[in-house]
Amino acid sequence: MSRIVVAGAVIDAGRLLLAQRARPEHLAGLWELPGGKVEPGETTAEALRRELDEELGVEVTVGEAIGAPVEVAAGVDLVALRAELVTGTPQPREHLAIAWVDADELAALCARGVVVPADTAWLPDLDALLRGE
Ligand SMILES: Nc1nc2c([nH]c(=O)n2[C@H]2C[C@H](O)[C@@H](COP(=O)(O)OP(=O)(O)OP(=O)(O)O)O2)c(=O)[nH]1
Repeated sequence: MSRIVVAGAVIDAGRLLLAQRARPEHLAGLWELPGGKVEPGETTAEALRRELDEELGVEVTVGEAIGAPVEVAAGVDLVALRAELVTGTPQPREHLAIAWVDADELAALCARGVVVPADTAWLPDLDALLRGE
């Protein structure tokens, strides 16, 4: 059975929330959409709400999927969902840092190779959202 990892595209005022991974070693220092593994019995939306609370201390509402799922490892699919902040200011509890980036800054980070490789597949979708199309 395949496992799902869910990641959140939190967008506020034309900027996307990115988080810088602290682990594992091959991903440490790279920027990602924050999220984590969906636990048995959870929906992807429930898992994303739990992960963003645990990792960043924020409450979100979860929206539609962005782009297509990406296989990050054998039998592990990564899914991105839109999310909106309801309460709280994101704090990096498990990440090295967080950043709010606009469309140009996101493209520049992808071009520099400092975004988690799987997430770069969503660049066109995220770019369109950030530019309000
Ligand atoms: N959260 C997240 N994980 C990603 C992204 N891109 C990507 O390849 N991954 C990979 C890294 C990890 O192998 C896996 C998710 O790991 P995680 O560390 O975020 O999940 P978790 O919080 O449930 O982790 P854990 O405490 O169970 O170790 O998916 C992304 O944008 N967000």
